[in-house]
Amino acid sequence: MGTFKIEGGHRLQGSIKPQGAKNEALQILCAVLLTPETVTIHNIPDIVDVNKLINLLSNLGVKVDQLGPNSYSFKADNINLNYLESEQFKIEGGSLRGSIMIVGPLLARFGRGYIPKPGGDKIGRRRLDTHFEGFINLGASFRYNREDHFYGVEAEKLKGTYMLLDEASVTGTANVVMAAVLAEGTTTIYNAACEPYLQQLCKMLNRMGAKISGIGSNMLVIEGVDSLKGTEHTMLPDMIEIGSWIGLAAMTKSELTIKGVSWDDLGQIPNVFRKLGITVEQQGDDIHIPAHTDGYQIQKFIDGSILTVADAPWPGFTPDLLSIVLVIATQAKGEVLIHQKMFESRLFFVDKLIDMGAKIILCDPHRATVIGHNFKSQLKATTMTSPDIRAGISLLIAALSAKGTSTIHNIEQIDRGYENIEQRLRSIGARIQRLDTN
Ligand SMILES: CC(=O)N[C@H]1[C@@H](OP(=O)(O)OP(=O)(O)OC[C@H]2O[C@@H](n3ccc(=O)[nH]c3=O)[C@H](O)[C@@H]2O)O[C@H](CO)[C@@H](O)[C@@H]1O
Ligand SMILES: C=C(OP(=O)(O)O)C(=O)O
Repeated sequence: MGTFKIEGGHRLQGSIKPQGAKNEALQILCAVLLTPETVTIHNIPDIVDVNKLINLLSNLGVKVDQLGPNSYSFKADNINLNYLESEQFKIEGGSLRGSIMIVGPLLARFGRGYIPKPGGDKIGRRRLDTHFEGFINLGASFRYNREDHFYGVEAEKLKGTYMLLDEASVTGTANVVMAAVLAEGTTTIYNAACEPYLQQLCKMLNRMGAKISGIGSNMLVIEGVDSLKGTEHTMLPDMIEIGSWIGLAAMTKSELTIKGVSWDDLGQIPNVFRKLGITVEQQGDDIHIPAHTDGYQIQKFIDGSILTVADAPWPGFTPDLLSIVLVIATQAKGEVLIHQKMFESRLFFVDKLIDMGAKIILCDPHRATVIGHNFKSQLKATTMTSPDIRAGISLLIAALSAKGTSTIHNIEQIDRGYENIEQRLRSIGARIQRLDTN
């Protein structure tokens, strides 16, 4: 188990460039299975989950060439489907959430797709019904082995149809889209998720020869084609990382510039931070956060009632930033109710913040009220364990603002999604050290 030692209470300064988007990368990498031609991808984040998926693709027979630090080419012209039956696949496929999205492309191109129960954050029940109901609608037969949690779908030829997804699942929509692009006839997916991750996937698939319309809306119409060709694709900057750096700047009263953020793809994110009283300035395609020397004041609703920040499927506010919003509220002036609607186990990390001196009432598993200190009382350093990726980065931000030296264990959670985190933080003045505990 890896550990960070963090000496908090210091101001940071400088600029930071966000990595490529993790959740986009996981979709885009699975899409290389849809064509025997070469797909070249840039701005791939060098993070544990993405590297695990690249390794899995390679074990499936995809030829992988690293062209630069964050660029790779992939050629899926000789796929080894036997790997799907191996014990190795049960371990590797089950070690991250994103692996679930190999099923759609494999089913569409090779007539069968299998997956063990995928991993990822333990942040609540994370069912896969939307994915498999989608494949069944396209004509696949489905089986599930309850003993070893192994899922399988098979079909000689998928057939386009109309479907209304039971929920706007991000990975579920990506999976069904990747199956439908090679189906016979037209597929309409209503209640589709439409995060920038999915918009990027659909645009890339269209460049490969797919016929998808409605991109960015909750109704995608897909005219099936016989085959897809190679293409080149560049990942957007990671909007969750961008939000993390906005929070870090505010909470440590630091002046930070976040470079190349792709403003048009940030949706609600800048406005939610503004509602917390943080000055988020647009400078070209950068975000500039001035030093909040006098703190930041949470706004109220027009009628004077307490602000609520809640998650919702895109274009709502992403659940992946709520833990960060919660942490920075602990030093704001004012109160906010954080409502995590999607996941029932994502707020329990507030215990650690309460230990550090934060004023938080966990109302129930989905809601927490935060009463900000307005920097009148600094958080106290402590020893903690990161339960999931976003709680991990939130605790790291708390530790950087706290007085004294904190220890965070289980930093593998943070490494799942943040590239080279300690070097990048050190480059803006953070005092953080990775301890090798092996
Ligand atoms: C690899 C990847 O891309 N992971 C992201 C993806 O996970 P993932 O695609 O696994 O998450 P889903 O979108 O399927 O939804 C997650 C959970 O939220 C619930 N749910 C979902 C939609 C909805 O309208 N109502 C609802 O209640 C579902 O019960 C589900 O258990 O999307 C999540 C929701 O943005 C993000 O937190 C994850 O970071
Ligand atoms: C929940 C997340 O990731 P995953 O779906 O990979 O567990 C996340 O990125 O915040």
